Amino acid sequence: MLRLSRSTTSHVLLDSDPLKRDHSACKIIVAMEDYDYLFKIVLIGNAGVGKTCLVRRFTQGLFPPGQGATIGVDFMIKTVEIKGVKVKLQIWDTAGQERFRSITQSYYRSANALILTYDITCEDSFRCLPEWLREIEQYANNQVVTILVGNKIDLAEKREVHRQRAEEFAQAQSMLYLETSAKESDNVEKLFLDLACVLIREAKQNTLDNNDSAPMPGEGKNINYLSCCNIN
Ligand SMILES: Nc1nc2c(ncn2[C@@H]2O[C@H](COP(=O)(O)OP(=O)(O)OP(=O)(O)O)[C@@H](O)[C@H]2O)c(=O)[nH]1
Repeated sequence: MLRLSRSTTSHVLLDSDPLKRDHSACKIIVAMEDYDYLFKIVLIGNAGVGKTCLVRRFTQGLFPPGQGATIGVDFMIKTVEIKGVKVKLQIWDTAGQERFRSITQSYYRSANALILTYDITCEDSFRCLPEWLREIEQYANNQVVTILVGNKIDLAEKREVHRQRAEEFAQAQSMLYLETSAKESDNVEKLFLDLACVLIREAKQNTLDNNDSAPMPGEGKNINYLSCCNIN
């Protein structure tokens, strides 16, 4: 069952959103105390691909200039309401630098979802994806939902990884593929809200299944499709 208990930590940086933007049936809630579900989402991927900027854009509506490299892990919280279901998203931003790998790996296990991020203007960050998938296989729990994200689409003229190639890679790994720009805010809300929808659906399904069909180790759940706000 994906429903988790309320957690407290001194590292909570934010539980509000200045945007208050409608997202069809999805709505951002400000400073809400109560929630129906708490999901842990962990961002992983090479250093410099824009993980921190994606988190800051979604949680604060900001694209921070001169963003320094993440040291270890950081997290932010944002609560959203989707079709009357209140969802608290605990978003963990991990350092992409190799030297923090042993720290960040320990955060995979309890993740409900992983956002595997690369930079569309950096071939190297795409070439490292199989290595990240091996990490997921080894350290994540077997119920985790994984989505591949190609960030920095505002830098179209510098693109090194063609969309079709990335889509084919994602499809071969049974992952959904989404391209974003943290800078221009393209698809950032969609990424997190759609993910929340999938996690609610999975949680409801798990409750119904009563864990009868729990996948075997190494058979993590990837998102084959997203149907935002299509939950029952
Ligand atoms: N043009 C553009 N630049 C971006 C975008 N997202 C992030 N950046 C830039 O890319 C650089 C790295 O961004 P971060 O968010 O710190 O990258 P990260 O993946 O968190 O890096 P680590 O913390 O080292 O793992 C910064 O200079 C950002 O300003 C984007 O969507 N478009």
